[in-house]
Amino acid sequence: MSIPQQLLNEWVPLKQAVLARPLVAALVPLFVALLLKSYFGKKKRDINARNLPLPPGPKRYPLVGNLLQMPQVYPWIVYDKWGKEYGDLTYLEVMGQRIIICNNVASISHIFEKRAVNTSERLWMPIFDLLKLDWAFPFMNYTPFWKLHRRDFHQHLGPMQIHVYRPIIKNQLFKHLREMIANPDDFRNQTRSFLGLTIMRIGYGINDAKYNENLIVKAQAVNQGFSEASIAGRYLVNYLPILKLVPAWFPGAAWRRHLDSVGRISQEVSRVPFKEAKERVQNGVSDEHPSVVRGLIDALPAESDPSYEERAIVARNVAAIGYIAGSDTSLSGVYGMILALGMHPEVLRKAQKELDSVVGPDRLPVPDDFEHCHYVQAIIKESARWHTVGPLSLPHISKNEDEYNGYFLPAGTVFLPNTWAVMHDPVRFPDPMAFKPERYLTKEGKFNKEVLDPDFGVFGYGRRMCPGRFLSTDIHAYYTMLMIYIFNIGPRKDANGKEIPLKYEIGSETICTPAPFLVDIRPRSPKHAALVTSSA
Ligand code: HEM
Repeated sequence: MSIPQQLLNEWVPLKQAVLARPLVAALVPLFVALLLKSYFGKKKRDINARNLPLPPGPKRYPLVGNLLQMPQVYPWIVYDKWGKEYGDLTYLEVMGQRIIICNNVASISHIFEKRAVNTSERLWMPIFDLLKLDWAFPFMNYTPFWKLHRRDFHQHLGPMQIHVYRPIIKNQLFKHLREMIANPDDFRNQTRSFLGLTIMRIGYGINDAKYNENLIVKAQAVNQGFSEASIAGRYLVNYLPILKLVPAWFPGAAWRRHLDSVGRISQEVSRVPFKEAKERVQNGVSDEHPSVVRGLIDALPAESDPSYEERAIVARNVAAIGYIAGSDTSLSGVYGMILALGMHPEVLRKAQKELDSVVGPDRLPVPDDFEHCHYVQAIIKESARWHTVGPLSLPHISKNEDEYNGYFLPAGTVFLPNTWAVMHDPVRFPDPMAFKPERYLTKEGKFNKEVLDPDFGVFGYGRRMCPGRFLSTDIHAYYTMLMIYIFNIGPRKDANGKEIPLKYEIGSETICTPAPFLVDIRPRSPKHAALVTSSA
């Protein structure tokens, strides 16, 4: 193929211009040499630092490393395969970024739990600057400022605090159950709205569905922006941070305009409802029920206190994070469980039998019944394992170099726990794709201590472990008991009365949701429905 004359004409003067400047001419090869040296030199230094090799992994290519082998869909399955080939740890490099996948309980426990002080940093993607996510503490580094967020979160959403929000949970749950009885075909939207409204009410103390829905739409846009941003290869700016400087008006910069608009919403959701809550406090308006924001504002020092400004920013950030971090994760967990129950009528019947014997026929289950329902508890464990909401959790980054099992772990490495692989390890969980709550119980119906509790990994690890797990578990337990006690759940039927089989399919996102499915959810009997409709 010959090069068009026009291009040659343009190229020749350019080449001459470059080569005519001796300084530039000298710098170009120097720059290339430095780049190569930093790439290969780093590798050499790493191995020499402790005289240990890096963990094994697929073959790396100069400069791009493993970029071309990185799986775009279901990465956890490919990583699991690599894990079987390379062992506990798999080492990858993408454009100079080191990544280590931890494939089993031993390496995850060691690196994420035992060495948590070293591996609790986060990966800040350049796109987060544009999305204005600097207020969201899940993405903050392991600093004293992050610790203030965890402390405030724990004080208002820790295990000792959850009972305060039970009236809100109950109120929203019963609204949801009544809607389900009235319009069972709208299960997906109703569930989304139930969880969203519950978390928003707990966060900001406002029992006004319109106010909360408006906030939910905005928070949803931020979640969507984050989900897209974390898809490898979706935004070039993550690999070339200099692109952050491209102005919004620049031709072809529609991506920038989109990110800017999400960034504006992100700032709004993190600031406006907090400001409004502060105004309510100042105006002496009392909220209908306790909330995280009210607790945080009440705990703030006087405005004259030197720590006030920082504490107020932390309070604002903590109040806003619940919906962003907790809604899609909780929703995905609930969808996974309902799908599993719809696919396994025998499991549902057994759980109904257990609840019938604990609760009896004349009342609905209450949170205190949960501890007596081992089979229902086992269903929750099994659905968290079977449908792993965060198959690769969130990445942790190491601050300093370290070693494990004779391998060198460089500083600044991204550590990814393959939670999916642990939860689907056929040795720990024989027939791992099958849904079997029995696996956690002994013949006598007690918990079998020899089986790994999925709580080991489904909420993440070490110091970054999900702090919302207490709220999430509380809502999930009550919801599950009521759903199982009141409803029959199964596949829908087509126009000819033939069952439409239910299938489990999931996406490839950081937070994985089962692909949309249709279930038939109906009260077990008019008496069961009446227990809901007649309750306050
Ligand atoms: C089924 C429900 C949920 C699941 C499966 C889940 C899972 C996770 C996972 C895997 C992480 C990453 C942990 C790590 O980096 O090791 C995480 C972090 C987090 N979760 Fe959850 N979560 C759930 C519900 C919630 C709820 C309801 C809230 C808030 C009310 C919440 C708030 C957070 C926060 C703030 C973080 C970031 C912690 C940090 O970086 O310090 N989560 N969650």
